[in-house]
Amino acid sequence: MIELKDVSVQYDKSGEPALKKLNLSLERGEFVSVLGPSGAGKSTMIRTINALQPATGGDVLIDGKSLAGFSRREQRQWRSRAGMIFQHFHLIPRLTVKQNVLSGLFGKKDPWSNLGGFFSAAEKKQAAVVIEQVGLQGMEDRKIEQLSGGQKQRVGVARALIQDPDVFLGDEPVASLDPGTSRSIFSLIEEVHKRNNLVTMINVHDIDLAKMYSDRIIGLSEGEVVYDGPPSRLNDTVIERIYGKNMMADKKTQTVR
Ligand SMILES: Nc1ncnc2c1ncn2[C@@H]1O[C@H](COP(=O)(O)OP(=O)(O)OP(=O)(O)O)[C@@H](O)[C@H]1O
Repeated sequence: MIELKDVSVQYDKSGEPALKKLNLSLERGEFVSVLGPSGAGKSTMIRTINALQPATGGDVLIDGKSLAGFSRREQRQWRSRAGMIFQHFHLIPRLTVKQNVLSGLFGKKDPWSNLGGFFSAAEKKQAAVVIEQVGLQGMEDRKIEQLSGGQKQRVGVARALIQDPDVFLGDEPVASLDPGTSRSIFSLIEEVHKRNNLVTMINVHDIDLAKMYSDRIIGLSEGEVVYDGPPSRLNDTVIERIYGKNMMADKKTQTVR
């Protein structure tokens, strides 16, 4: 469904590229975790797939069609097929759970009908369904600022889910959560992933979480893929290739920042 062909991203003409000729393809049903040290290019890769950051070399193909050739409308449609979940949630604190979840529909609506922020009865019903699916029933009218981090991320998942996406993209969605809450969010993402047969790609710093939930792990280092394979082959040598020697010296816990 998604194919990266020799994809490079160079932010600064004189600097090192953030991504160097990446080649990957992602198919429906795959749960992919992306590991790599800070600055490896993980966010850039997610943003390039989501058409938020154009590739400066190579091509991203969506169902065989070049993203670079998409019209604005096609880009908007593609983004609405790809639900994003962010580290800092990107929710509107003063609005309620329901209002934040409904905002996930903006990408699907025609821009003019967005202006009033009106939603149909069917859309409101759909919001109630996804709020229940993420376990927040009864909290629809709570303001985001009154929720815990884990509850906020459940709203983030519900907002992505109401888009009825084909793809789930997570940019460090559990980086600000404690280990138990991180696992519950990963379990929730896995449940949604399986139920809807999505392509899921998540940047994560916690190797154990990546191993526990993924079918496939991609290791990035300095903008290049240095590992692409199953969690079962992610041994110390591979981890060292991804994170470098310093990390291995400090490998008391397997959580890397
Ligand atoms: N908007 C930008 N303008 C210029 N350089 C950028 C921009 N965004 C990222 N970079 C650079 O591109 C490289 C890759 O950054 P990116 O954020 O993709 O890495 P990352 O692996 O997600 O890191 P982290 O784990 O710290 O979030 C880094 O060298 C970074 O400084």
